[in-house]
Amino acid sequence: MAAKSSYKPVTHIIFDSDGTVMDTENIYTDAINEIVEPFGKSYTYEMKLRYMGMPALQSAQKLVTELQLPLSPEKYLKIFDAVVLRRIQNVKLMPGVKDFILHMHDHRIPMAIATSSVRAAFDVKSTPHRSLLPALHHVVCGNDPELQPGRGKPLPDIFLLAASRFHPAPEPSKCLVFEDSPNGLRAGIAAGMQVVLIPDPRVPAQLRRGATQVLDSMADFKPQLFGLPHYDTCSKFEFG
Ligand SMILES: O=c1[nH]cc([C@@H]2O[C@H](COP(=O)(O)O)[C@@H](O)[C@H]2O)c(=O)[nH]1
Ligand SMILES: [Mg+2]
Repeated sequence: MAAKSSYKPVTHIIFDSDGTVMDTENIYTDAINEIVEPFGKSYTYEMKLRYMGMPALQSAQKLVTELQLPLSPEKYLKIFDAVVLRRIQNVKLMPGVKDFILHMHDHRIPMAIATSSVRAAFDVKSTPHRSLLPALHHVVCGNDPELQPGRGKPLPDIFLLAASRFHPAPEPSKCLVFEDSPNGLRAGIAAGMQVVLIPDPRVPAQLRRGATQVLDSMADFKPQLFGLPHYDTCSKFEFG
C-alpha cells in the first residue's frame, strides 16, 4: 500500500475532483470517443494518461493536434462541453469519499477541492451531492479568474491557490492532496504537498512515482498516519 515509509502530519486537505471525488473518468473517456470515433480515431488509455487532469482547453488543443481532427480546438471544445453535459447529470461519488468527508468535517478539518473542471461543469456534477458541499471551505475550478490560462496541472498553481484561500492559509507542507491522475500527482508534488494517489489500476508504476501513498480506494485511507483524526466506531453509530 505505502509508496514511502514516512508520513508527515497535515492540517488541511485538498481533493482533486474528477476521478478522485467524482466517478467521472469513464464518462470523459466515453464522451471523447463519441466525438472522435466518427473521424475514424480512438482515444486510447495511453493518451488519457497524458491528458487527464489538464484544463479542458489545453487537452482539447493537444487532442485535436495528436489525432489530426479536422476541427479547431475551440470547435472541439464546444462539442465536448455539450456531450459531457449530457453525460454528467447523475454522477456518482468514488468509494469511501462521502464517509471520509463527513468524518473530517465532524472533526473540523479544513477541506477544499482543486479541480481543472470549469465551474459550470463542476456545478452540474456536484448537484446530486450538494449536501456535502458545506463541508468544504472552498472549491477552486480550472477557470478561476486568479489562475493564469495555460498553467493547469501538472503545474502547481491550482493547489497553491487552493491552499492560499483557507483562513488562515497553511504552509503547502501542511496540505494533503488526494489525486487520481499523473498530472495531478505532479502538480501536488510541485506545490510542495504530500499526495495520496488513488489511481485507476491501469496507471503504470512509473507514473505513480513520488506519491506519498498509493491506495486502491479512499475507503482504505488511515487518517491517523497523517496526524488526522482516526475513524472511531462511536462517531459512526452517532452520525450513521
Ligand atoms: O480523459 C480525460 N479526462 C479528464 C480530462 C480533463 O481533466 C479535467 C478533470 O480534472 P480534475 O481531475 O483536476 O478534476 C476535465 O475537466 C478535463 O478537462 C481530459 O482532458 N481527458
Ligand atoms: Mg482527477
